[in-house]
Amino acid sequence: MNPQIEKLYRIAQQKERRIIGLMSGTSLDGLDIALCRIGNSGQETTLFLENFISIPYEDTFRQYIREIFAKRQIDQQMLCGLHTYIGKTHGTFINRALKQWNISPPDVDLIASHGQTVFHAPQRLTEQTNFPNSTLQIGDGDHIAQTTGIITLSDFRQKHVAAGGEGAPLAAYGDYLLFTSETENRFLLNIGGISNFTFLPRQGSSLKAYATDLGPGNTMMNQFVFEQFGLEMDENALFAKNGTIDVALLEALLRNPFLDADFPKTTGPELFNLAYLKNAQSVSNTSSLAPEDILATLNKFTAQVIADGIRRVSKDLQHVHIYVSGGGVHNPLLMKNIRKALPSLLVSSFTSLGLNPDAKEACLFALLANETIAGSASTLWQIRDSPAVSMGKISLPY
Ligand SMILES: Nc1ncnc2c1ncn2[C@@H]1O[C@H](COP(=O)(O)OP(=O)(O)OP(=O)(O)O)[C@@H](O)[C@H]1O
Ligand SMILES: CC(=O)N[C@H]1[C@@H]2OC[C@@H](O2)[C@@H](O)[C@@H]1O[C@H](C)C(=O)O
Repeated sequence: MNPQIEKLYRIAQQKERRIIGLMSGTSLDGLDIALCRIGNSGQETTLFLENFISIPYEDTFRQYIREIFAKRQIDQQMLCGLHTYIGKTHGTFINRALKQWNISPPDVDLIASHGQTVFHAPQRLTEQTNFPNSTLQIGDGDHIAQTTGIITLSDFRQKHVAAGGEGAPLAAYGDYLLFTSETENRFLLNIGGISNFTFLPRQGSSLKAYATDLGPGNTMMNQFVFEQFGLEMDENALFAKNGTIDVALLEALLRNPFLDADFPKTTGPELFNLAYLKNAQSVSNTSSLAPEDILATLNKFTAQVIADGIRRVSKDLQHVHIYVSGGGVHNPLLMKNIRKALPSLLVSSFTSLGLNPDAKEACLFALLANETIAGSASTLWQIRDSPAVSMGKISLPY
């Protein structure tokens, strides 16, 4: 038997595995590396976050990704090269993190790598029914395995698509196993580039858990401040706070069939981008608004999409608690706008559930790898409208 397969077989039989989860989101800020100890599998899963670091990308790295990110026309040589380059870079970042934590690679069982999403194309966005749902994450797992010497699982979204899903959101599987409550109906709201929630009905409820994207998170605000000021974000909402919401623009932004479509659904910056904003400005005759007013309106738009989505599900429920993670939690005006739109609901930081919110998504990919190696896809059937499949391709290091 191939000794690596034998090793994998041993790892699958351990009571506990040490798994590194990697996440590199749509905000292109850096690579999140979470070293997890994951015990058992399925309903008995336990997860302890041993170490976490977020390694920021250099400007050149970010610029490379921006050249192909969510774009329909790109330089194919760039795409091809970045697939390798990102894999190698992520492998090097892991080696750096392990050195810093004083942990040697053979003491880690597995790596679970999300990769970098460069295009997300469910049929609902492309309207091309002759192609199936599709989504593309790059940063090849073989390069990570080769660079670190650790067995790597990657490219998790493809199996979900192959089994009929849209390839996202995948967080529901881990959220369900780790955070379902006996007493409250939970919304685990994540405000990254795109906003999404996992709805976790309390145990014993006749409702089923599921996750859905809502619409923009930080992506449109980020793209706009980058275009106007060359900045990565409207830090602490400093621009938006000095602006006034334009009601006509807000109404135009809110008019899109995706926002009215039923849950679950997925989207990306392929839809929520500067062209979306420019179109809304054009139909509402607001093309000459000051940047501060546009940011105040985009902030309110983002909050309203999130609040409308949560209200749609929570209106018939009692004992509802929203836990927020993702970078949007640090935007004070966005959080104020969300709270104002949902006055009767309890809103807390995800921190109160005992896991670092910045590490959450990386941990959930570690959990998916654990399920593939040591669990059984059948434990995932409880998620509504999402296929119960084991996910991730396996790269052996030697
Ligand atoms: N102090 C702050 N003020 C305003 N916005 C902030 C602040 N800190 C973080 N953010 C926002 O959070 C973003 C980063 O969020 P996060 O890391 O959750 O995104 P991501 O993981 O790339 O997204 P996704 O998982 O949706 O792809 C930043 O780009 C910025 O827009
Ligand atoms: C295609 C893709 O990368 N989607 C991401 C993105 O970022 C947030 C939202 O859009 C979510 O659908 C998903 O990530 C999370 C981790 C998920 O799959 O649950």
